[in-house]
Order: sequence, then C-alpha cells, then structure tokens
Amino acid sequence: MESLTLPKLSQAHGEVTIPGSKSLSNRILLLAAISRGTTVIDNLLDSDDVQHMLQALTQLGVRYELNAERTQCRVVGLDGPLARGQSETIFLGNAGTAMRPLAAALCFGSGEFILTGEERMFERPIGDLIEAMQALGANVDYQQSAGFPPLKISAQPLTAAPVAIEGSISSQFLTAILMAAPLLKQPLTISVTGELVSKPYIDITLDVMQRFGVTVVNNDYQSFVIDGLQSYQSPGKILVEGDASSASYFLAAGAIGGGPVRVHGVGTASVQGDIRFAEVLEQMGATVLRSENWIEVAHQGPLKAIDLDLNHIPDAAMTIAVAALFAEGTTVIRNIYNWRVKETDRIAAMTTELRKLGAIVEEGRDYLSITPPQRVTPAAIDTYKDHRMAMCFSLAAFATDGIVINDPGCTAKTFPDYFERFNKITS
Ligand SMILES: O=C(O)C1=C[C@@H](OP(=O)(O)O)[C@@H](O)[C@H](O)C1
Ligand SMILES: C=C(OP(=O)(O)O)C(=O)O
Repeated sequence: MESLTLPKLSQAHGEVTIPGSKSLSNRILLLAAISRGTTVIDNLLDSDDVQHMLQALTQLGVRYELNAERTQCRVVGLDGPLARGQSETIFLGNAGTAMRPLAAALCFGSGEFILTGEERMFERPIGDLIEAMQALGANVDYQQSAGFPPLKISAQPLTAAPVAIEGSISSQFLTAILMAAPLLKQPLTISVTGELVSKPYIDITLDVMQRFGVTVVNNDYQSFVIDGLQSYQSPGKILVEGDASSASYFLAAGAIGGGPVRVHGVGTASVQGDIRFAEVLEQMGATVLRSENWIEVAHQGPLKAIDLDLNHIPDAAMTIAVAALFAEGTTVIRNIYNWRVKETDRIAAMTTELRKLGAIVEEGRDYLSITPPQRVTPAAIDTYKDHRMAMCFSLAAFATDGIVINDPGCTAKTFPDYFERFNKITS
C-alpha cells in the first residue's frame, strides 16, 4: 500500500479554489438525465463518485459530452424515466449519492437492473428507502443481505400513495424519493418518521429540484408534498458550487496554521450546509471573513474546545475531530451516530487513529470526546478507504513531523488532487 509522509507544518497561508461539490454534481447529473432539454453543467466534480454516476448514465443510454478536463458536461435529457431494454448491472463503487438516488429513480420506467458496488457498500443500509419504494409498488429484491445492496430492481409502473420514510439513518433516502417523485406524474405526500438526520442535504435537494422546475412543499421537514403536474425542465446552464466539505480542510488549516487561508468557490451564497463549518471554527476562536463566493480563516495560537451537536454537518464534523488536537480542553462532537454507516465506521476509525497520536478519546454510540495530548506522537494513520480520514488527518502535520497517511489515493472519491492543493497553502 502506498503511503505519504508529511513534513512538519508550521504555516498555512494563501488562496485555493475548491473543486465542484459531489452532492450537487451527482444530483444535477441525474436530474439533467431525466429532464426535458439539454443541460450544460459547469464546474462538475471530476472524482470517483461522479465517475460512477456518469458510467451509470452511459449504461442507461443517456447521451452526454464531457470537455477535456471533465469539468463541463452537456447532458441530453430523456424527458422521462431512465429505461433499458436488456438487464444491466451497474457498479456504483461506494458512492451513496449515486446508489440511493438511482435505486429510487430506476424503479420507474422499464428494464431490469442490478445495482452493486464495493464491499463496503454492501454494509451501508438502504432498507428504509427500499421499503418506501415498495409501498409505491416498486419491485426490488436484495441480492445478498436484506436491507443492503446489491439490489435487483425490476422497473414497473408505480402508483402514488402517501408514503412514509425513516429519516434517522441517512437523509439520502429522503433525497432519493424526493428526486424520483415527479416521475410518478401524480401528487405525492412523503412523511418522515424518526428524527431526520443531515437536514441541510435536503435543502440542497429541494434547491436543485427547483432549478429543474419542480417545487416541493416542505412542512418543517416532517412531510413533503409534490404536486403531480410538475415535470423536470432543463435550466439550460447550471454551475456547480465548490464542495463545502472539501473546503473544511483548508479552512481548518487557516485556523491552525495562522492563515489567512481564503477558499474560493463557497461562500454566503452557497446552498450547502457544510459552509456552517466556518461557524464552528469561529466558536473555536478563529476569525472568519465571508463573501458570496469565498470564505477566509485566520487565527494565531491555540483554539478553544467546543461541545456541539454537529448532526447538520456530518462530513465537515470529521475535520473538527482532528482540529480538536489544537484546542485547549476537551472537544465533544455529538449526535453523529450515522458516522458509523458511512465509508467506514468513522466513530471507531477516528477513535483508533486519534489515540495513535496520543489523544485521550472517549467513543460513545453517537458522540466522540477528544482531549489532546501534551505532545502529539508521530504515527502512521490508517484511512480505511475513507477519503475524509486521509484529508482530515493531514492537519495533524501541524503538530509533529512523522505523520504518515496510508493509502492517500483514497481521496479520489471526492478530491483526487487534495494533497497537491494542500501542499500549496502549507509550509
Ligand atoms: O445527500 C448528500 O449529498 C449527502 C448526505 C450526507 O449523508 P447522510 O444523509 O447519510 O448523513 C453526507 O454525509 C454525504 O456525504 C452526502
Ligand atoms: C458520507 C459520504 O459519502 P456518500 O455520498 O457515499 O454517503 C462522504 O462523502 O463523506
């Protein structure tokens, strides 16, 4: 396995433009594919997760062209559901934003599909979404374990019935059914059971649907109503914002390594909830400046520990867990149970790796408490095929030399050239 040894860092300073958002790229690609008209997508993310969605669209007969950099894509919409004459096996890696939305959208139309992926995908739940689709009449079978991919979907006409979906494991289930709902061509009411997690991702979904001409009534995240007369229309051109979760590593570097670090591509105009990561850095004592499309962070000296519910920013919250090494006191990150069903069990992985660095870590079912050591111990960090483990532990190099990141290439899921860009703003 490859590994990357980082030099001891003492300073972060400069400007970086962040690649496009994974969450927006995959939502926009899917809606462009089923909408009426041609959509030109700018600043598309070029990474493994988006590649899986693009490959799926190719197999489903969607016509699109990418520019040489693979950041502009012209998609010819089908004006209706994805369909295929023959049986199709579609490999989606470990991309939740491809697996969940496609599992819902492919129940419409016609054809037989096997949705599969990496081994870890077979451990990531999808039962709550499939139950809701089955209530609409969908024909879905589990190929291995009940409640998990791989799935076999036999598309058939569905009928709108009021449907309930469990919200406490992943917001992607609700996102998936919301995005597919206009294919029903009948009014649909979706009610949410349990406490909906990761709510800001639903705002991203509703925003993208709106750009494609479909309005959803949001009754305080308890229920959602989609009028049956709406259908997706291409907006013509659409720009993907920079990825706010990817921005978190650079913003945190500004808070730990002096700064200022200015990140372009996200700002007050962003629809992504993860821009609220900057508020957490402010509470830790950092100075944050914002404009519509950039955020800048600077700070000298140690940070302050925080004790916060970070359910609304589950991805960027991982960056706080490593920033806690640079804070005075004990940092507690709460209400993050679903870290356990993402790329790896992130609560367990974070605990193991922070302990290697000498931190005192308490691992709860749904929280982490982190007390930094007097002196961080150099260590080789295992990344568990989790891009965010690799990216957030790069920050540990501000504490000591001898930080080794095992399998740094795993950042390809959302940020293939992360380490090159991180190098440019750190010394
Ligand atoms: O809808 C999305 O684009 C995402 C939702 C979140 O997942 P959960 O809703 O499972 O927390 C997030 O962690 C993931 O990276 C992307
Ligand atoms: C949880 C993540 O990914 P996915 O979209 O596969 O759920 C993530 O990117 O942190």
